[in-house]
Amino acid sequence: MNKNSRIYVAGHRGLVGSAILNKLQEKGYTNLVYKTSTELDLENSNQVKDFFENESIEYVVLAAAKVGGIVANNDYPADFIRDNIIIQTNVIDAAYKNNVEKLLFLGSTCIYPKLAKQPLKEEYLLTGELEPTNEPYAIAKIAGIKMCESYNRQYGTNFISAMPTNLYGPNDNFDLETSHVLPALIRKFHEAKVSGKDHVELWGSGAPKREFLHTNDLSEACVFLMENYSGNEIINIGIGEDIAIKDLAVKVKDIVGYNGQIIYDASKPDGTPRKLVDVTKINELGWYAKTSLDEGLDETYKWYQKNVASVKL
Ligand SMILES: NC(=O)C1=CN([C@@H]2O[C@H](COP(=O)(O)OP(=O)(O)OC[C@H]3O[C@@H](n4cnc5c(N)ncnc54)[C@H](OP(=O)(O)O)[C@@H]3O)[C@@H](O)[C@H]2O)C=CC1
Ligand SMILES: C[C@H]1O[C@H](OP(=O)(O)OP(=O)(O)OC[C@H]2O[C@@H](n3cnc4c(=O)[nH]c(N)nc43)[C@H](O)[C@@H]2O)[C@@H](O)[C@@H](O)C1=O
Repeated sequence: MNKNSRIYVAGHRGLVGSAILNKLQEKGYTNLVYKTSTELDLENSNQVKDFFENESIEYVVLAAAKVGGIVANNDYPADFIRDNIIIQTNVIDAAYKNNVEKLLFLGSTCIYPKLAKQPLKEEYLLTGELEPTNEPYAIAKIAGIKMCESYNRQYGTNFISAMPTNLYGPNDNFDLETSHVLPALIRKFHEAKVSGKDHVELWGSGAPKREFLHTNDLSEACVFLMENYSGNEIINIGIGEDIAIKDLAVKVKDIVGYNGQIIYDASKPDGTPRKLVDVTKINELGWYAKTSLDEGLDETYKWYQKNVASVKL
């Protein structure tokens, strides 16, 4: 990839795509292409075909997807499996047919078995049952991985797949119904502080553990892989440490400066008990995460206050 390569970042307004677009710009890549879903609906195969035929795209980062937290995944399984399979099939196939040099497909650590040994090594893919709350989404992601691998084998393409852990940062989704846990905690504690509410209700038991990577690090890892890695093996991206949701909740509560109680709604699902990724492979390639959870949380809360919260503290 050189600084004038024509690179299409799909999903550039999202959490991941916006960070990757910024990182590419920061690193001096100048020939970047991006479209909103209104300008180019990736579920529409004719639009995708025309776009690739007319735009001479050389590199693709596929960060457009149907994404959501545990309850959204559980409540809308058909949308999660359908939208993701359609988007990734349209983009991967058009990339092959239009001789794209390289494509990065983004999976997720939910592709690993629910009760896999920790930390999760890349080789654990397809060795056990998936977590039921996100099985349809995970199956779509596994199909994406296998499409990249199969196109490489049959057509000689250079399509790679990365598996990021749970992510957070600017441009996250802060909608309390559909978001992931970290933006939900920021918003819940912030709003409770502003309104003087005496308690905040969180989901599940608080016992599950999750690993959180800031998108500054994730975007660096993605550009690093586009520049330095080719191969059929999937690559985990993570920080290598995890935290129980109940401990994360205390951290966010402290950063926000909220003094009320935390209660847990046990009618909401816990999901996978733990999904810490093994980052040996990407570390051996030469990439390491830099942002600690404390630093990342602090920065993300500041971003939220400035850009999302209707009432500033
Ligand atoms: N968030 C996380 O914790 C994790 C995310 N990932 C992966 O990273 C990728 C991006 O996720 P994230 O950034 O969080 O998701 P977001 O929901 O923040 O962004 C998704 C983007 O996809 C675009 N998009 C959705 N549908 C279409 C469509 N039909 N046509 C064109 N564009 C579309 C949207 O574009 P627009 O804004 O223009 O509508 C949106 O900007 C996904 O593949 C996800 O699996 C992996 C691990 C963890
Ligand atoms: C990235 C990843 O993200 C999803 O999997 P998840 O990690 O289970 O998702 P989550 O971030 O929504 O929850 C993590 C934990 O946190 C608890 N929790 C507490 N209180 C709130 C709360 O208020 N909101 C949310 N969302 N969760 C809460 C919640 O009960 C769970 O135990 C899938 O989309 C999956 O497909 C995927 O790839």
